[in-house]
Amino acid sequence: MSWPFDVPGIPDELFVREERVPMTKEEVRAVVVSKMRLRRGQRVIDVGCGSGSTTVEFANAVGNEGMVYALDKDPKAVELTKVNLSRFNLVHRTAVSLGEAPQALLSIPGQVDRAFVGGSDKLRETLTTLRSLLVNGGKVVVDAILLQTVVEAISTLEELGFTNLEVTELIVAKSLKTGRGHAMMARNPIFVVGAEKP
Ligand SMILES: C[S@@+](CC[C@H](N)C(=O)[O-])C[C@H]1O[C@@H](n2cnc3c(N)ncnc32)[C@H](O)[C@@H]1O
Repeated sequence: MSWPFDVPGIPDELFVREERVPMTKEEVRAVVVSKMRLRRGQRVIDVGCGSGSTTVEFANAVGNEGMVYALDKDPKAVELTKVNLSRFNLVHRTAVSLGEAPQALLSIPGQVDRAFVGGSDKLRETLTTLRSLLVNGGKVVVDAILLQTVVEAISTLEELGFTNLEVTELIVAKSLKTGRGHAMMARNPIFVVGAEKP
């Protein structure tokens, strides 16, 4: 299958899912892809690729000249990411590896234009390594559920000298059909922290 649109926001139900492997949801992915300001031909890192839904969106956006390096410390996540990439015919634009950030990031060749942290239990160290891998003007985006993660992301990015720091809080509610109409069901707020290497 190939996603027929150039815009982000592939429907969640088109991805293969597996129990206990998390996935960044459709509406959050759309904002993440927007904040990444992706262009054709760019090189991107996806830290903690989970089900691979962000890896698929990034690979879709960078085109055949681009490259997405995805990694996760969970072997089930790595396998599932590969399954979803082949489902969308995007394997050739990606390199998916099993490994833990920040150490595993050191095997990525050369510099990258964009980095996304969808999950890292070593956020400070991961952001420090990503800073050295990013080109000047490169962007990093961090997805967070916990307030502590948001605070750690902000303080680390500021200490590392990143600029244009922006935090976006997403509070998404989805409709559910009930007997009498459509009720809105709230989801957990998600924070998207973005910044730029000067
Ligand atoms: C919320 S999920 C990411 C979802 C993913 N963006 C997607 O679209 O499906 C977070 C992932 O980060 C991984 N993770 C957490 N800490 C990590 C680390 N230090 N190195 C590599 N992966 C890590 C977890 O195993 C988990 O699969």
